[in-house]
Formats: sequence, C-alpha cells, structure tokens
Amino acid sequence: MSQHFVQVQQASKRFPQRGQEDLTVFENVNFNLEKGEFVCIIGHSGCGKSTILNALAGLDQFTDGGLIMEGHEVTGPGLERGVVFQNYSLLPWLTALENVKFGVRARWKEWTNAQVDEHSRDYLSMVGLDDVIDRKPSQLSGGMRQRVSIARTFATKPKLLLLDEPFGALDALTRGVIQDELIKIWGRDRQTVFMITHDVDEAILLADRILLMTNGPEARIAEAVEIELPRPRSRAEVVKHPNYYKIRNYLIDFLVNRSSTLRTADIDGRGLSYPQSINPARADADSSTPDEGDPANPKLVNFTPKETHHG
Ligand SMILES: Nc1ncnc2c1ncn2[C@@H]1O[C@H](COP(=O)(O)OP(=O)(O)OP(=O)(O)O)[C@@H](O)[C@H]1O
Repeated sequence: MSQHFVQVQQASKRFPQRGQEDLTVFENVNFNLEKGEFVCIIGHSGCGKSTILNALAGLDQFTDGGLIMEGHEVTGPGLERGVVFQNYSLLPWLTALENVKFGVRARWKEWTNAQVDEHSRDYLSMVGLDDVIDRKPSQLSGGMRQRVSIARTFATKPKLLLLDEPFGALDALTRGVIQDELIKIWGRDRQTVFMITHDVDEAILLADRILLMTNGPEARIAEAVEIELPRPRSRAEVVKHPNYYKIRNYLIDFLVNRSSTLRTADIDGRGLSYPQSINPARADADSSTPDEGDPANPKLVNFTPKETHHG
C-alpha cells in the first residue's frame, strides 16, 4: 500500500478531436505528495496543470492512471479536498461572513451557530478582512474576494488544498499581501497544498517542492525541484538568501530553454518515470550564476504562458 499521502501513477489525459487523432495532453505523469507538503507546479500554458488539479479535486478524471489519497482511490469530489480557483467562486447573494459560514456549516454539521460564527470570523480575520465581513462580493475588491475564497476553503480544513492560480488576476501588491497571508494560514494548519502558478518567485516563496512540466502535447513532469530555504519565509528574507538566485535561475532556465526540448525521448525508457529530484542549491556552477539586477529588489518574474500547439 502507498506510503505517500497522495500518489499519482502513470496518469495520462487524452481528448478526442473531431476527424483527427486524440490529443494527448500529458502522459506517464507520476508524482507523490507528502502530508503537510506545499507543492507548486509550473509549466507552459496548455501542458495540463489544471487538468491534473481537477483530477486531484475529483472534478475530472485521468484517461489512464491511478490517483490514490491516503490509500483510497479518488473517484469524485470530497470534503477532504478543497479548491480555490482564480475566479473566486463566491455566492453573490451572501456576505463575506455568510460565504465562509456556509462552508463551515456544511463541514461540521454538529456545530452550534456560535461555533460556526466564531470559527468563520477567525479565518476572515487571518486574511485581514475583519472590517468588511458584512459586505457582499459585489462590494469587495478582487483581492478581497480572493481572500474570502481562501478563508472559506482553509476554514473547512480540507486535508488537501488545491489552488489553481489563485492570485493570477491580482495586481502585484495585492498578490504580495495575500501570499503573506497564505504563508501565515498554512503555517498554522500545515495542510497539504498543491498549487498552480506561473510566477516563479511566488513558487519559490511558498513551495517545499516545485514540479516542472515539459510542454504539451505529451507533456510530462520532468523534474521536482527542492526549495531549500528556511521557514517561516518572507519575501524580504527569501530574496537575500544565498540559494535564492540558484533556484530562480534554474527554474527560469527550465522554462525558457528546456521545457520544450526535454521531450519524450529524453525521459522515455525509464518505465515508471518519477520526476528527477533536483536541488539547485547544491548544484554546481551553471545554474547558480546570479542574473543581473538588485538582489534586494528583484525583477518580478511572472512567467508569461506560451501557447503550445496541438495540431
Ligand atoms: N474538454 C476539453 N476538450 C478538449 N481539449 C481540452 C479540454 N479541456 C482541456 N483541453 C485541452 O487540454 C490542454 C490542457 O489544458 P489545461 O487547462 O489543463 O492546461 P494548463 O496547463 O492548466 O494551461 P493554463 O496554464 O493555460 O491554465 C489544453 O490544450 C486544452 O486546450
């Protein structure tokens, strides 16, 4: 039986295409998540990240392959898994507090109203929303709405949190503030998190490991990069750490140069190919040359997705 909290084995996803061969988005995808781990996944647009996340959520299924969580096959959605999407799916007719309470009440049906209320306020407070809990989503900014979504999902304490580019629609400043809140809230509960992001710096700040996907079609998870930086992390401290540029340059090199060339041929033949584990902080020279710029104030790298072709 699996020793891992989540185990994905030989997963593939194919979509039928009218009059053409099926589109194989990814194949032979293998990875594990350990309990309490924060894992980010990065790859070019269209390689299948959301499809993998949706399968973990039980909202979609792999065409082939296994998905096991705590020894049980995942076959549909469940309360032990919570999802935050980019477009904060709040109930528009409920206030921020009511939105959070809605999830909490569904999770702990035996709780009194006072318990539900206190718990929900606690999580809204953690994301800095004490003053606006009685506002409806339409009266909140995009950043505030996303904070409500995060509070709502974390408040139900799912064992596995699935975050699909949760900050993708936010400006850089708001994003920074909410990243800090996410670190705080995760630091308290230490749930297992699987998060999609296009932002290399965000991934370094948050993750214990970053899974790197090659380009689709027929994408793979080629490497798992260990982020050896002390916790608790803050952006100010992380960018000053001697390992920071080694990790960052390694990731950017993968995305810019290797994600398109490291294809099936390179990783085939290994049978059940788990991603190669990489620790750029311990690697030599090549990937460790700092890029130009002020280390205390690095350029914000928001990795711009590249369309891939499926023709
Ligand atoms: N229902 C569907 N039918 C056909 N093709 C689909 C369907 N859903 C997704 N795809 C295709 O599968 C591929 C993977 O989509 P997915 O959204 O998982 O990629 P992604 O890596 O999350 O991309 P992005 O970073 O742009 O969000 C894309 O090429 C998409 O067009």
